[in-house]
Amino acid sequence: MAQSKEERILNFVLQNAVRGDPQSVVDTIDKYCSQKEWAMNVGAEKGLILDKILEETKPSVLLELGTYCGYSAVRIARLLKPSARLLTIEFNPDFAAIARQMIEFAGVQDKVKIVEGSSETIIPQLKKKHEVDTLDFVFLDHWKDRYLPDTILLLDHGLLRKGSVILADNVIFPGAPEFIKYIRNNNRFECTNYPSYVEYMKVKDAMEKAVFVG
Ligand SMILES: O=C(NC/C=C/[C@H]1OC[C@H](O)[C@@H]1O)c1cc([N+](=O)[O-])cc(O)c1O
Ligand SMILES: [Mg+2]
Repeated sequence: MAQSKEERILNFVLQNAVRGDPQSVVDTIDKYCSQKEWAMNVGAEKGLILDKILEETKPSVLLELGTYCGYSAVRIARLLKPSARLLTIEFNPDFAAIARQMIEFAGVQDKVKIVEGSSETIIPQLKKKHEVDTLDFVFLDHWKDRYLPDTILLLDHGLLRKGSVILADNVIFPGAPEFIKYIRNNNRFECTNYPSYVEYMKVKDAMEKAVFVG
């Protein structure tokens, strides 16, 4: 069977990155995807914005929607304190399998749990099935038309507390207009826009940070 692009990315990492070194895994994926095959990782430029917001927030309980190959899960986990935990939800079983291997190679498997399935199904289970009380940090990077319904699910299930940070990728390209309209007009969130570029491209993009005021 022909290899998928995601398998090629994983194999390039297994052959070129340093096992147990998350920074080398992140750098190796960026090298492959900027020089050989484009892929929808958050990338190095938007990754630096993600890093900065994580360092400011110092979260203990994190949720990511849209694991893909595990690039941002590794990038996030490399900055977390030892007791912090990242739950990452991935709908596509093939991507989840790739991400699991990527996360284990990077050596961050103790901090990251991949939950396979749809965010719509899993978010309502977080408290009872995944021992979550509230979330300190949420990274939205999955289907763009799911950003808004899933944010509402987080609210409805009491998963946000005063100060919870939601960071959304791609609010310019591909764009998440309904999410942006809602979150900027909801006085329970304080929003900040971070202009940047689509990963590995010269196309404008941005990330949006929304802090829940409780
Ligand atoms: O569709 C995008 N992301 C959707 C991701 C979907 C993921 O979540 C569910 C699906 O199984 C996949 O793993 C996207 C697209 C572009 N793009 O330039 O087209 C750039 C990005 O950063 C993106 O996150
Ligand atoms: Mg993205």
